[in-house]
Amino acid sequence: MERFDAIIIGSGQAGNPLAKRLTREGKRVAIVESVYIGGTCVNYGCTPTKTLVGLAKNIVQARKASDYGIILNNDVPDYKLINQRKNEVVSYYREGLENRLIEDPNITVYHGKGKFSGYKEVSVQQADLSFKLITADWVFINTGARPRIPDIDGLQSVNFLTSETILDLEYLPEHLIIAGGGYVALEFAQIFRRMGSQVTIIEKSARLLPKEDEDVGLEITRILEVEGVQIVMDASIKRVGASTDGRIAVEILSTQQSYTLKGTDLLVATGRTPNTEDLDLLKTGIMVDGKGFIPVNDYLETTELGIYALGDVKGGPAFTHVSYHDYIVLAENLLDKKISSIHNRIIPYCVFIDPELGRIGLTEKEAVEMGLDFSVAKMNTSSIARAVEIGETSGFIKAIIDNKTKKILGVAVICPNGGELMSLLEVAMMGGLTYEQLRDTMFAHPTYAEAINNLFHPAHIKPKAKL
Ligand SMILES: Cc1cc2nc3c(=O)[nH]c(=O)nc-3n(C[C@H](O)[C@H](O)[C@H](O)COP(=O)(O)OP(=O)(O)OC[C@H]3O[C@@H](n4cnc5c(N)ncnc54)[C@H](O)[C@@H]3O)c2cc1C
Ligand SMILES: NC(=O)c1ccc[n+]([C@@H]2O[C@H](COP(=O)([O-])OP(=O)(O)OC[C@H]3O[C@@H](n4cnc5c(N)ncnc54)[C@H](O)[C@@H]3O)[C@@H](O)[C@H]2O)c1
Repeated sequence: MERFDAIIIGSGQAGNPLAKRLTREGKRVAIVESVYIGGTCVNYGCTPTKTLVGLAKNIVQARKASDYGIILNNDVPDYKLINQRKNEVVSYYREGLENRLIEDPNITVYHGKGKFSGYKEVSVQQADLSFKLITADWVFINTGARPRIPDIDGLQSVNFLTSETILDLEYLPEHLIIAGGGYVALEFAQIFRRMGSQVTIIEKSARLLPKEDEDVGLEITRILEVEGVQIVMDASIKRVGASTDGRIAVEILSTQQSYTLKGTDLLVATGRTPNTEDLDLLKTGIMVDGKGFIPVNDYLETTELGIYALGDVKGGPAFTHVSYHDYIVLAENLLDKKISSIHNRIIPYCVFIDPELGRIGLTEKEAVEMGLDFSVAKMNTSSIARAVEIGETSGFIKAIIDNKTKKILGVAVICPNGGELMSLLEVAMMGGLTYEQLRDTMFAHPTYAEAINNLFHPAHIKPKAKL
């Protein structure tokens, strides 16, 4: 059995930087990866989808140019070229990462599925079906998650797509039905609608993004509907089957009404399930929770000393930056002799539809539920000079302000570059700036950032009565 200082199972968003950091400290590291170096983010997640978001935006802009005399002789994109560009970007990142790992003499990459064969012992099934046994003082589980396939009658009888297989399509779906109305669904819905597909979202909740404030969910619904995405909410899928005309028939029960919708393709985007069942965790004593996630404490320690879980496999929030931050926490604790924890991390996130939703901190609903004394500053994107000049005015910016401290408690930004504007306010929150300081800060004109001056103008602030 070969001994390392650390074994990382899964080449995810925490494991790769952790490996590099460990070798800088003189440690010998084994990375075990069953599919592609770079994990979900690089291969099936952020990188390909945000490339497609960018390409879909280019298409919209090209069509818009016809308003100003640039006449296209064809507004249907060549999907093969789109795929090619997406694959190039994915390869660029995957290969870059792979090379950086392989070049490091203290990192050994094992391509194969890893599972525990004992406490801190990992067995890797290699391409020739032989097993390699390795052991280390530290074992990091960074195996992520995969699309969750719901138990819907007839689903397995059709050729449905997931967020992974949809990336391999070599044609543009004529009518894409999407089961689920979360992050994956919204981003793909707009991408394919902009490319020319008819798109229908079927979401079981009464509105999109139910954890967000109602005005946020409604505005996102409106934005997508204006582009022609059909959205069916409060709907459950009763059955799925192949229709005689070669289409996929989806039987829906929505607000007591039952009907069948037919599409050419079905994307299942109903959440994610952790990659834990193949790990043989019982060999270590680790028990998963009811949904298969690995429970960890605030220091990312599992119940077994020296075995840690990072990223999505520990139960989210499932974002690349959260996984990357898990690496920071572990590196500080294990290598820098600091005490760092994931407790009370304020987690920013974005939904990359266009315009973007950028979010951080408390929602208005949460502030009410917590009985806080707060005000809401809210301003439409159509009041931002830059947005008017660019011609993209959907959305709004909203901030929750603590009435006593005048500091920002939370932000929702739906506007072009909404993620960047949210990040600016995130930094203001970190620095404890008051809304008055932000209102009076000089920002360059005409940037989106300048909207912050106006947002915190008294005309846009409404105090909320404490419950
Ligand atoms: C379509 C889509 C779009 C997304 N867009 C964004 C976005 O814009 N921004 C954002 O922040 N997040 C986004 N996410 C979420 C983000 O991709 C994940 O949160 C992130 O990749 C999680 O990283 P991780 O470190 O948990 O591991 P992952 O990146 O999931 O990697 C885990 C790795 O472990 C490997 N593995 C699993 N089991 C084993 C085993 N037994 N042995 C060896 N290897 C194994 C897997 O093959 C995989 O390579 C998106 C997700 C999807 C699906
Ligand atoms: N921009 C980003 O950062 C980004 C993008 C994509 C994914 N992600 C991450 O990946 C995670 C998974 O994304 P996701 O969209 O698959 O999951 P999700 O949990 O965000 O959304 C799933 C949606 O499907 C609905 N649903 C569940 N079962 C259903 C059914 N049978 N019929 C109809 N609707 C059903 C749920 O009510 C929910 O709204 C996200 O939560 C997010 O953390 C992030």
